[in-house]
Amino acid sequence: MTEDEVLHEFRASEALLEGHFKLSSGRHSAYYLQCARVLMDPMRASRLAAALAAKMPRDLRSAVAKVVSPAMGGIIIGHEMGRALGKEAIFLERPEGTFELRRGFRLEPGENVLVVEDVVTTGLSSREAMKAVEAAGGHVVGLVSLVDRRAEGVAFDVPYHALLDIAFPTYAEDEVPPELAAIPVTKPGSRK
Ligand SMILES: O=P(O)(O)OC[C@H]1O[C@H](OP(=O)(O)OP(=O)(O)O)[C@H](O)[C@@H]1O
Ligand SMILES: O=C(O)c1cc(=O)[nH]c(=O)[nH]1
Ligand SMILES: [Mg+2]
Repeated sequence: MTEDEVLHEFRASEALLEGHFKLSSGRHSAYYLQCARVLMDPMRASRLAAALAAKMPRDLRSAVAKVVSPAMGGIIIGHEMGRALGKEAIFLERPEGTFELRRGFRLEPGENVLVVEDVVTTGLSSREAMKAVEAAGGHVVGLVSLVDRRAEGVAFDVPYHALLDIAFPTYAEDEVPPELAAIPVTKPGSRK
C-alpha cells in the first residue's frame, strides 16, 4: 500500500481532522489523525494492518511472539496486527496513570514483543509502553504504528516502522499562533 493510498483511507473515513487540538503530549496542533475513525471499518482495519505487517522486515516479523499495544488508541490496530502476524495481541492500560497489564494478560520471561501504536508524535506513550513491557518481563523487539507524525529528533532504540509518515507542526502551550488560538481547543485523547 503506498502512502497516498493510506492517506486516501484516512480521508475516506474522515479521520484527517482540521481545527485546534491538544495532543497527548500537551502540545497543540491544527491537525489530528483520528485513527479510531480509520479503524471503524473492520475490513479497512485488517487491510491496513496487513500492509503494516508487510512493511516490517522479514526477520522482525518472524521474531515477534506477542503483540502489546497501549490503550485506548493502540487496541484495535494491535488486535489487527495480531491477526496479520498470527500472534496473540494484548494491551496495556493506565488506570493509575502508568501503563500496566491487567485482565490476566501476562508475558513469559524474555518473550519477544512487538509494541503497536496508532500514532507516534513525541514518542512518550510508545516509550512508556515499552517500559511497561520490559517491567512485565517481556523483551521489545520493535515498534510499529499506523502513523508516524514525529518531529525531528524523536528516535527509538528499537526498530520502528509506520505505514504513513506525515509531519504536521505542533506548538507548545505558549507558542500557539493567534489564528490557531482563536479556535476552541479539543483534546481527543485520554491521557489526563
Ligand atoms: O507520541 P505521543 O506524544 O505520546 O502521542 C501519541 C499518543 O497519543 C495518543 O494517545 P493518548 O495518550 O491521547 O490516549 P488514547 O490512546 O487513550 O487516545 C495516541 O494514541 C498515542 O498513544
Ligand atoms: O499526539 C497525539 O496525541 C495524537 C496525534 C494525532 O494526530 N492523532 C492521535 O490520535 N493522537
Ligand atoms: Mg494512545
